Amino acid sequence: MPLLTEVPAAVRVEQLTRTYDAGGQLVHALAGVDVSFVPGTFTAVMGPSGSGKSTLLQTAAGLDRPTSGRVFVGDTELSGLSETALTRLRRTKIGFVFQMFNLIGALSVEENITLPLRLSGVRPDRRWLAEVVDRVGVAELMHRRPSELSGGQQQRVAIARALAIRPEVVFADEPTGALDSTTAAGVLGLLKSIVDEHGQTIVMVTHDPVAASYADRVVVLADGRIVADAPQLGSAAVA
Ligand SMILES: Nc1ncnc2c1ncn2[C@@H]1O[C@H](COP(=O)(O)OP(=O)(O)OP(=O)(O)O)[C@@H](O)[C@H]1O
Repeated sequence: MPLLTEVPAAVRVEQLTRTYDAGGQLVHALAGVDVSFVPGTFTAVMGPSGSGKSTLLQTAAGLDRPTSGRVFVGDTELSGLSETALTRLRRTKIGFVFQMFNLIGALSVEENITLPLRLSGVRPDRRWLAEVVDRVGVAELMHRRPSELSGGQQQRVAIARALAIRPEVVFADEPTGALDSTTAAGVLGLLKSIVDEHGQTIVMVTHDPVAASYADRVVVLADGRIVADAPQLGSAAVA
């Protein structure tokens, strides 16, 4: 048996389809996608607008149910889960980073970072939190509100929030889309180092070839199918 099949995937999707009914017209956003993401890897998902990138992320993350096919996070298959169990799995195993940061303005940085732990009723691992906060470079900002931070600082807080639960996987949807190129390079370097140093698994949707160059694998979608899937040797250096 080939060695690769023996490495349990952090996330795996099989024959995934997602069809939307857009005013009576069926849109096949995903038309049969098979892909797995091995632990400790950084994958960029690219492709033209409308090719299904966000739909893949949403279904793989259990935010949206596929029309058919299967999604595994670790060894848990999502289709068998109730909404409550799915929510619990998302809160304990999946980190999210969004283009617009999605921090809660009324909460401090510290409260934003620990919110997923409080929502899932998990006692914070203070040592891990301190390590994350330090690694992400927001230790000096813990008592500020998001509105008092730059875009790059806000995205670092969002990354710390995603990592706080020690997720199986972090899904990032255009995480540098709202940042200037210098700030984006810092955030991408941070994501890459988290993969390299902590063995985190990251799947990042991006339009930007420069952002994709930080990943160690690029999966390309077109019309809801994978049309290319290649490793990148010597991906961009840590910023
Ligand atoms: N809720 C929805 N209802 C109907 N059609 C949808 C819905 N969400 C997505 N689609 C359609 O599914 C297809 C794939 O959309 P998706 O957002 O996954 O693409 P994308 O590659 O992420 O695009 P972009 O790069 O523009 O964000 C598109 O044709 C889109 O119009």
